[in-house]
Amino acid sequence: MIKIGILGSTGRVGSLLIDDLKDDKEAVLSCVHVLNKLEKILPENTVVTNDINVLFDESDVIIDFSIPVATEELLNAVVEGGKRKALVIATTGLNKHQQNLLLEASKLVPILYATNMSLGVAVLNKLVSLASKTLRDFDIEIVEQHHRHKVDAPSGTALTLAEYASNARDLNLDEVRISGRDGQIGARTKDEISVMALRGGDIVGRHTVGFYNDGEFLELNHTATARNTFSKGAIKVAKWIVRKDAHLYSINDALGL
Ligand SMILES: NC(=O)C1=CN([C@@H]2O[C@H](COP(=O)(O)OP(=O)(O)OC[C@H]3O[C@@H](n4cnc5c(N)ncnc54)[C@H](OP(=O)(O)O)[C@@H]3O)[C@@H](O)[C@H]2O)C=CC1
Ligand SMILES: O=C(O)C1=N[C@H](C(=O)O)C[C@H](O)C1
Repeated sequence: MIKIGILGSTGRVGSLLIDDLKDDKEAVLSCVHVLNKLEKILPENTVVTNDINVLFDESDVIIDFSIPVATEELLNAVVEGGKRKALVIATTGLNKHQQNLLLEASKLVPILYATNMSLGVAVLNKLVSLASKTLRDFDIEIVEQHHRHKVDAPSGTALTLAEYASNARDLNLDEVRISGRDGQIGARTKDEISVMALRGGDIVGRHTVGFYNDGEFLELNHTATARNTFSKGAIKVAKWIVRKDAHLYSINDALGL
């Protein structure tokens, strides 16, 4: 049985990972990292810890749905602490330093980083790449919608979609991304790619990438209707990455896309 540890086990997605692993035939929940208090009843023998080192020692692979500072601690345990276990990282909102740390750690252990663990979004990324290239004169506008509790904006998924779009057009996303419009801002420029965030209610996650031209437009939309789409996706890729060599893998690698 593959021993899975969770960072962020008390969170919205982390607690679903605990539920999903209960009936799994190939993997078992071995350890949960708990910062404050865990309300859930755990399977017998699950180790509960607030020490990241114990999380490593008790797991074959760690799934992370937490916050960027916690992800940073996880990655530092690899880079500075000598820990060597496979990682599935789903936490979004990583800063440049944390992204570089991710790259550094992936030279030492296998890491799968995905801003969205759903199959649908993995396919959407590819469709966006195709449409951005083919519809070269169309204006690209990305809108993401999430629940009122989400703390980072825009979503990691929306930023990844924008990267697929800008890469397909040989543009530097940092130079062309627009994150808001207000006032006398002038007409839209040709290459800009806007990424706008909407927050409210209990929306699990909705991403729309629009391609707008004179006379026609195309909108590609993905809607997650259940949060366990992400927990189930993460468990699937955890099983895939556990025996891989050190490298930074994408979800496309795991899904064979
Ligand atoms: N890639 C994907 O498919 C998806 C990614 N996400 C991302 O996953 C992350 C978590 O989302 P969600 O579950 O909704 O968030 P929650 O806020 O519900 O959960 C965050 C978890 O992180 C824990 N945590 C907070 N601070 C620390 C710390 N310093 N050290 C260790 N653990 C800590 C929290 O513990 P406590 O409860 O004690 O505060 C909690 O368990 C977000 O970045 C989100 O964007 C979400 C859905 C899908
Ligand atoms: O915080 C969330 O809820 C989600 N976060 C991820 C993101 O930032 O893209 C993925 C998903 O849309 C849900």
